[in-house]
Amino acid sequence: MAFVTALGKRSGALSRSFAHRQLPPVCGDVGHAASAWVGRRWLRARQRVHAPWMERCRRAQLHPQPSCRQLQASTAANTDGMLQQRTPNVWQQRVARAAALMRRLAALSVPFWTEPDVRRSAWLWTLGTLLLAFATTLYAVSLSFVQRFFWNALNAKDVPKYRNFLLVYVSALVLGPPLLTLFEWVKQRTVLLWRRFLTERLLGGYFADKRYYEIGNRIAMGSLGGGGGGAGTAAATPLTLDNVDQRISEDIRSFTDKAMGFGCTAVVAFFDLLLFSVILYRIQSQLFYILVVYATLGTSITLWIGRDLVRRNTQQLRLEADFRYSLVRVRENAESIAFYSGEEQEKAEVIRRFRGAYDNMLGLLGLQRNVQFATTWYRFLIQVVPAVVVSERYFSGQIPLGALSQAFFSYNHVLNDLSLVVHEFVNLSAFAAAVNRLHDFQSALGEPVIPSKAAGGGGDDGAAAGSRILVRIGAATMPSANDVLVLDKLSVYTPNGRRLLVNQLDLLISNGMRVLVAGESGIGKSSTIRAIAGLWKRGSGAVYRRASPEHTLFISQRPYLALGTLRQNLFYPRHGHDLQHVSDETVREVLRKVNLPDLLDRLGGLDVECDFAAILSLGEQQRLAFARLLLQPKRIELAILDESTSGLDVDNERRMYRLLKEMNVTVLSVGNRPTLLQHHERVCRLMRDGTWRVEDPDQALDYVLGQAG
Ligand SMILES: Nc1ncnc2c1ncn2[C@@H]1O[C@H](COP(=O)(O)OP(=O)(O)OP(=O)(O)O)[C@@H](O)[C@H]1O
Repeated sequence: MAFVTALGKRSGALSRSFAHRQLPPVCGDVGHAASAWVGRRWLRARQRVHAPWMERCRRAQLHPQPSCRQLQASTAANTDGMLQQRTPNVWQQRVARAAALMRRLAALSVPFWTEPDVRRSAWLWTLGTLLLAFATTLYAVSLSFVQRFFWNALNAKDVPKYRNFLLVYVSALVLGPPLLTLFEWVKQRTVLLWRRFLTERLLGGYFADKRYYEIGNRIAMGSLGGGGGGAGTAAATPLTLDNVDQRISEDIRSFTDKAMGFGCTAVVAFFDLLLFSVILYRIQSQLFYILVVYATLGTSITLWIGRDLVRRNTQQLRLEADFRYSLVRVRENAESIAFYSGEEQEKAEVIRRFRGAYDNMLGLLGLQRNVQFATTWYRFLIQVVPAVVVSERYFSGQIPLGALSQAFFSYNHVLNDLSLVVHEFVNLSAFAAAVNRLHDFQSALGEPVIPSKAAGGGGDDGAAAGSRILVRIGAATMPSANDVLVLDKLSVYTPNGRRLLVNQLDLLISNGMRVLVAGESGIGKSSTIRAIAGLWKRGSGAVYRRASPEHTLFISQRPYLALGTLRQNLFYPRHGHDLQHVSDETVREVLRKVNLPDLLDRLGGLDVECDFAAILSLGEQQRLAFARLLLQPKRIELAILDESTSGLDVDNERRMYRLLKEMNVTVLSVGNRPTLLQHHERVCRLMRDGTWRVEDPDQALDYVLGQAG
């Protein structure tokens, strides 16, 4: 009793000393040894609580220091209490993780069978797959009986019976392959339908509400490589997503493929287990019990050995995608890298990412090896059991040869069915990783665009940083009939809410007017345009735009050139068959107006596909963007130009602005070039502290000349 009390006191003291990271004096007696053991257990338990907490703080960018210090302080104050409150039992944690995984799996899978568009085909194909799965099981059972009677006839030297069963046996062998092939085809067809549904569904969410932009912004803000939250993602934390492209292309493919594969395997195993258990039980009941105990033990040991596989697999998927992305970046920026001669740095970065994937793969391989040791032993060791148990009955004449062969056959089936988790464990772990990544992606598509204040981090002004800019589009919403664009007390923050760029900007642009936004680099000119376009929503105030999106054109400094033909690029974002109805002559005329008269001949026609971003100069790309203005089906009322003539000479710049004037397009430009002043009637200057000033071009001349150096 005294020993127990001493041990209790000592472990409490030790725990506290561990909390302060001081190791205890060397333990010289049993009490010391036991208490050291308690201390070590405590350290591990604390690590389990503390490390995920730190990780969550880091991911959420939630100022980790104070919160984590608070945690440490409370840990030191009441260590034992903490242990009880904070550390759920290991098994509870595992069960919770498994339950979370099942919920994620359901959230990803159920819509395939419930969404009105697809559910009929989904059910038809799934039922077809299940029926065929059942048929293959029945086939295996029938085959076992045919074999049994065949061997019995052989053993009894009953020639007529033997010949009959030989015929039945051959017929069964002929029927088997078409049945198995049909099953595989129907299964793969269902997988493909599911993949199409899930891909289109997630793409729908990705492109809706300009989510791709917001998610891309999050990645650019430094969450690249942070990885999806995985099983432990905090619900209140905005999810960080790496490599969306991989999630949409690779993860969906592997998820649907594996989910259907495992689903079918489980269904087949279930039927198989039912039927062959009965057969086996009737031949030799002990064999059945031995198998149940053996499979339970084997599954538990495999789960324990491979407990880290899901995390490693999730990491591997992310690291592989990061590695691939670094190579894509090199391909896309080959020219700039070549100019800089930046090969060494690029190579080092690509190799660094590859090494990350390599190192993780090493660990993964080690884990897989350990799991494989266990599963192979598991498979091999049990093979001798039926030989020992059933052969005695055969030798004593209690069962015929056919029953012996059927016992072996059924035994192997039941063993395989009960060992599903053991056999598929490595694949199941990879599958769980894909489920986690896809679920994170699906959840991110459903998150609010502006995260809650608690999750997003504070700005200069918490209230404004947490609120949204109101963007209203349509003539009916305009304060006055002649206005095209009105900014009403517009305040714009950076997406993380940390910096106020523009404070309470009031601007009124009426029909046909041209206004230039100027200001030093990094002040927030482009950000103001992003807010007007509705891309950046953090801030306050309102934007009123008379022109609907079809009547508005945004041109950036480096215009976007899409994959596809020159025709598709000239009409972008318009697409579809009606592009063919615009004659080549009309296009040539437009190209002449933007001073690209020979472009068609140079490139070989409108329907030539090539990488236009790589072969056209910046100035040509900018003129091509102005050509779009003339080729849109609806008249462009408002053009928003972000340094979109920066690559042009003065003559070409004048030509572009003349075109806009002839078409009576209202213009909001961004830029600091002095030559721009002559094309605008008003200048809105943004200042460093967020203030602004609207003035005549003459008044702004000195400032703009100063900016131009
Ligand atoms: N996604 C983002 N998240 C956080 N800050 C951003 C983001 N994008 C831009 N910023 C910051 O916002 C500020 C304003 O950027 P903006 O692009 O509007 O500047 P600008 O006035 O157009 O500059 P320039 O004339 O050099 O193009 C910059 O300091 C920039 O670093």
